[in-house]
Amino acid sequence: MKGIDEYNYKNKTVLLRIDINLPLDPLTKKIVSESRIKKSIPTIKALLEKGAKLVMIAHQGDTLDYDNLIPLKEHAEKINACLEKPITYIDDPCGPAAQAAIAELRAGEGILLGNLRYLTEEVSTFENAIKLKPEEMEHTYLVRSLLPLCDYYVNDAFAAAHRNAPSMVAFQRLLPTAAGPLMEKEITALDRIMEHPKAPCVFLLGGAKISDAFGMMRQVLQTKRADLILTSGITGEIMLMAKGYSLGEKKETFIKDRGLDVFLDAAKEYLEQYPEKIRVPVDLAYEKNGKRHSLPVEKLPQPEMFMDLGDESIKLYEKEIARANTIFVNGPAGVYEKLPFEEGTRRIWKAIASAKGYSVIGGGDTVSAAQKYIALQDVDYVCTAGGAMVRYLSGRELPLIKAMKSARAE
Ligand SMILES: Nc1ncnc2c1ncn2[C@@H]1O[C@H](COP(=O)(O)OP(=O)(O)O)[C@@H](O)[C@H]1O
Ligand SMILES: O=C(OP(=O)(O)O)[C@H](O)COP(=O)(O)O
Repeated sequence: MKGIDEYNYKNKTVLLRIDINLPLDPLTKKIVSESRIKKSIPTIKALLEKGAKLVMIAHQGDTLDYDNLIPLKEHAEKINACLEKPITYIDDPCGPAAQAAIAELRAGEGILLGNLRYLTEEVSTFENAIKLKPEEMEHTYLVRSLLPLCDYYVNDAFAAAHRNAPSMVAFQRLLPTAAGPLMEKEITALDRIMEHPKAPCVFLLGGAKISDAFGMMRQVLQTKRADLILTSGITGEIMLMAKGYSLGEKKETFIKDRGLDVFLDAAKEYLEQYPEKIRVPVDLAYEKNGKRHSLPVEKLPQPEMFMDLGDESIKLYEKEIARANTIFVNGPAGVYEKLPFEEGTRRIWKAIASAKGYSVIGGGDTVSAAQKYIALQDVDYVCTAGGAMVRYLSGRELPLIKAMKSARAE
């Protein structure tokens, strides 16, 4: 993959794909965290300083994430708050208004085009149903509209690397292409975990999107990358069920209603094959009369709804984190949004922040929890990606990485 310093962009039109898909307040639809914008700013500044005519494309929300499907106007305002010379927002992803604005750009000027997800060919439902190969995407509206106007393509959207959309994978065959510096950083940080993690290498897998955790667990156990997996959240609860504990009717119904019990077989398999490498909670927390209580797992089942690690489990995990030389975290340890249940996530995140080991965290809620409890600079790398990061660490080939590997040079 070429980096952005390998081309001369002076007076050339550069198409830059960034990922500034952000969490929104459900009522006001205002941006609640702009961390992906902040991470994209160095790339934007670098290309403008190199004299590019910069055309930025990005998405927000989706047909499958309709509550977050909004225009990129506020995103452009947030970008401008970080730049000396403002870029212009064009509320059109690639139609006549976008094309006219591109044609008028001068060296060192930038525009952000409209939300890509207003184009049928960019939404997940289309992507899942139609399944175009990158070479078949030459005929999409986006590529036909933007290709004749652009000289270079830069992709800095690692967080969307698992999306096989034209904006992500089609231009690499058609324009001289570079990987943006953020993408390079994300891959370097994840490779440090994938390739030669310094032992002991500890994975903390919690949260609720446990299909991600289970895919990654198989990979890191099989390839001997993980010396220890500390399970929490629903992942930890499924592990307990796989060991034969009953969590009580309330929690088991919650798990079954969400179809998460399908991971029980995988959990049993991992526990049988790698018993010494997987830690499960020794106690769980519940609330009674507004107070937090911990219940040792030997006392299960109980009717309470468990929503966090218990105090003994937290202490045991804190010790392992302090000993680790490499730490990867995905998924909060409990329902950290509710006060009595933030304890596990808060204390474990604090342990990560003060650990000596190289630490990488990623995932929407994982990073939000980190912002709540610790200073992000105390973590060695905060990945902007969620699904893409987990798939990368699960050893799956990402459409973006495949496209970048066979990208056109000058
Ligand atoms: N024991 C638990 N029971 C139910 N939900 C949980 C539990 N532990 C964590 N969660 C929930 O998991 C969610 C975050 O998980 P996930 O989406 O997998 O993380 P990320 O976005 O970092 O990938 C949070 O909303 C949290 O409340
Ligand atoms: O937010 C993203 O991924 P994530 O939810 O895995 O962090 C990316 O912007 C991809 O967005 P998408 O899941 O709407 O394609």
